[in-house]
Amino acid sequence: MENKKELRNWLDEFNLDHPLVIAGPCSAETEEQVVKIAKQLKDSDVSVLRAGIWKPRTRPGNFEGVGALGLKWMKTAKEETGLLTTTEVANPNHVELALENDVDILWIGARTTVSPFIIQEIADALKGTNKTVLVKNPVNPDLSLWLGAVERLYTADIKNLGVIHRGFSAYEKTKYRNNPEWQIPIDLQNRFPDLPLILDPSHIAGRRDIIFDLCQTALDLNYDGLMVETHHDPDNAWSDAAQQITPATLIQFMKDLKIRKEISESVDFQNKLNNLRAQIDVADNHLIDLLAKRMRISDEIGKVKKDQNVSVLQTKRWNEILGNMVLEGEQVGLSEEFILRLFKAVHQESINHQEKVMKAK
Ligand SMILES: O=C(O)C(=O)C[C@]1(C(=O)O)C=C[C@@H](O)C=C1
Repeated sequence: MENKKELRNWLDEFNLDHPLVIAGPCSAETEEQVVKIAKQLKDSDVSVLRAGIWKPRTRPGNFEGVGALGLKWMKTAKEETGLLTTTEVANPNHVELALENDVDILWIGARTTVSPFIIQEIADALKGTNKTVLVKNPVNPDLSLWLGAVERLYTADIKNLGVIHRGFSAYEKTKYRNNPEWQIPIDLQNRFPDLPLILDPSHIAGRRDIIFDLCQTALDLNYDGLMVETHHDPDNAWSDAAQQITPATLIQFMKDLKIRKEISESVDFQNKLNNLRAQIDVADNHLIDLLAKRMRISDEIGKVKKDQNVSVLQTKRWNEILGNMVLEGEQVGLSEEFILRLFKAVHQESINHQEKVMKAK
């Protein structure tokens, strides 16, 4: 699959002067709830009503969705508000029911994206339709798995495609429910600039107080749309209560968010940017020189260790460096998260260098 302008045709057809907004409850709970939320979202920037019908949960025993009945409620909501509809499908039976109930856009969940078998089954079930399919990132931070699912659908002749960034599971606890790992969707945009990219801030955040910030970051990174979980009474939602916001809050967010353009024709802007970019280039070259110097020292350490048959990994020393660098970084405005990532990468490269020295004949 190659990048093509046509990849964004389905999105362009919306003819919007703002990002595509998909909103609605985490789960369809009752007909009244679905219709009520849809009505509150009508006459706003929202174009598509979302609701989970089948809810794959991490652990059994939680509310697992109302099932096919909810699709009828979405149909009613669509008739009453004119909003398009979207839901998650996780197997061919879901696809069949969604098609029967005139769901406009289908999305594939993070736990499904990881399975090429199920993606193929879903692709087969969609053959011959022109439905738009949005593929959420897989739970694990793996861009090729994500793009593999998209490609599989594309090869099965499903051409109206997009991706949803919902964050990635992490072993270490952070302030997010799912780590954004912005680098992955940035890489994805590099490879497929015309594949519509939508942020799901609700699943990244897991809590409502950082949703606005996530949405703004996405718009700063040229995302094409937002999919936000929205409930008329979030605290009493049957699933994911902590991360849902009211329709009124979302409508206010859409007023407050700054929509960025990718370029500006202003000469003054271009001059300033060029000047600053030249400075960045110089700084980057310094970084490379410094890193190369550090690795040459590491090679020397490797030789000394090899002579004495001492192990490459020195945990005590490594922890000292990490602790010191976090403190140093803090003083010059570098986040702990960044310093940890940077120095873990530097340490790994240093180990690779010493391994090479150790293994050299
Ligand atoms: O201090 C050492 O022993 C090194 O080999 C250097 C270094 C590093 O790159 O900072 C590399 C490996 C060790 O685990 C600790 C630190």
